[in-house]
Amino acid sequence: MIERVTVSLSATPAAPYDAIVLLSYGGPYRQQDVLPFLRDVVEGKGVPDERLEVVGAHYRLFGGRSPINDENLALARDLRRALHERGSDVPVLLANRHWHPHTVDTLRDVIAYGGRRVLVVITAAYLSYSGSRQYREHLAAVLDALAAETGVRLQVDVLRAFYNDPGFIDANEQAILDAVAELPQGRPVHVAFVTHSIPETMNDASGATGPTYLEQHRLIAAELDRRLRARFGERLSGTTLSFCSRSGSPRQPWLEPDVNERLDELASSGQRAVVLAPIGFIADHMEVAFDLDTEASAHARELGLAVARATTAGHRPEFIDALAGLVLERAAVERDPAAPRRPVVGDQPMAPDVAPAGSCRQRDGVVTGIPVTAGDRD
Ligand SMILES: CC1=C(CCC(=O)O)c2cc3nc(cc4[nH]c(cc5[nH]c(cc1n2)c(C)c5CCC(=O)O)c(CCC(=O)O)c4C)C(CCC(=O)O)=C3C
Ligand SMILES: [Fe+2]
Repeated sequence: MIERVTVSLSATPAAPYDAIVLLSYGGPYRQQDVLPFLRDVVEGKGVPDERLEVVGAHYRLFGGRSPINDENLALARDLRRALHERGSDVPVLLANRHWHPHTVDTLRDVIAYGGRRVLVVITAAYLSYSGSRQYREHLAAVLDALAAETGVRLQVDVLRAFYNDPGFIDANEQAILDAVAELPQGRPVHVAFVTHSIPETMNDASGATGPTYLEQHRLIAAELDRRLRARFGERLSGTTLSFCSRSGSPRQPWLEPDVNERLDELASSGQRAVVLAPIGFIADHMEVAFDLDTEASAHARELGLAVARATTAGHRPEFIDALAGLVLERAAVERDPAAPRRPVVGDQPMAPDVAPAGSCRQRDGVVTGIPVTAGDRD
């Protein structure tokens, strides 16, 4: 008698993927790591160590330890749990562009354990060269190196950007509501949305095939503004978008204003209470720990502003659920292109699963000439 085996699709909802890899930036664990980490970040650009120590000072202030690694490990654990609740036992691993665990080591382990097909989740919600193509260039180089080393070429897909996913926006909304509750009652509150600044040329190039990095943020800011107004009415004195972590030459224009300039402006126009809402970051990176919690918060207090910082989306269950949903959506779409899609918020399209040709090139659309991950069209 032939035994009939019924394979329940729900038992393997992450199929065809053997592993999910969170791909992040990386950051130092201790003082001895700071300089080698920064050398890796600026590799080939001829930046002297003295210059690196200026940025390094931010890390040194925290004992040489960036919060990014602990945050990403927690995110991996939470995502793994959320996938497990949905019937998947697919492993969730961590890989970094610039520090341990390096992508090459994580993916070598995937190969050693027999994995052949991987979904990479870049830990950035918005699309630009820095948050998308640069990670994909990095992946392509690692896959080439591993193919040469092991004879195995992993098949890697990259999860679409999710800034306009309802769960990401809900998580930021809830985080802001909690932060408002920390401020003195009775004062009108201004909500300052904050994201990472990038050069204007990079912003322009990010719009080659869809909304620019700035337009993506404006959509989220407008949506959150609408929700907060409905919730707080008069107590919300307003919302604005500002930027942090500008670097590079002062002659090169970057997205402005800096969050500290914004605080000056708010204080001089009579504001008394502000929420710093890091909508640009999915976890507490050094930018959040230093630029917001250290520098901007101190500046706000100097100006006489009461200040509360909203948590990043990665700390909220609404976002973890969404991330698990996004992973399983992509898996389902790989099995059946007609599989249902999650909704998006607002009038910008869902970011494509496969990056279109010419997307997110670094400067004014100029071809960088660096190949990207297999599966992308260029
Ligand atoms: C848009 C964006 C994200 C968000 C998307 C994403 O998450 O990837 C991001 C993340 C991060 N950036 C980080 C660190 C650094 N970024 C640098 C330099 C730069 N970032 C840029 C942009 C972005 N960066 C840009 C346009 C530059 C100029 C040079 C260049 O064009 O490449 C430098 C060099 C020194 C300096 O110039 O300050 C460092 C050390 C860390 C780790 C933090 C930690 O350890 O917790 C994280 C998460
Ligand atoms: Fe950066």
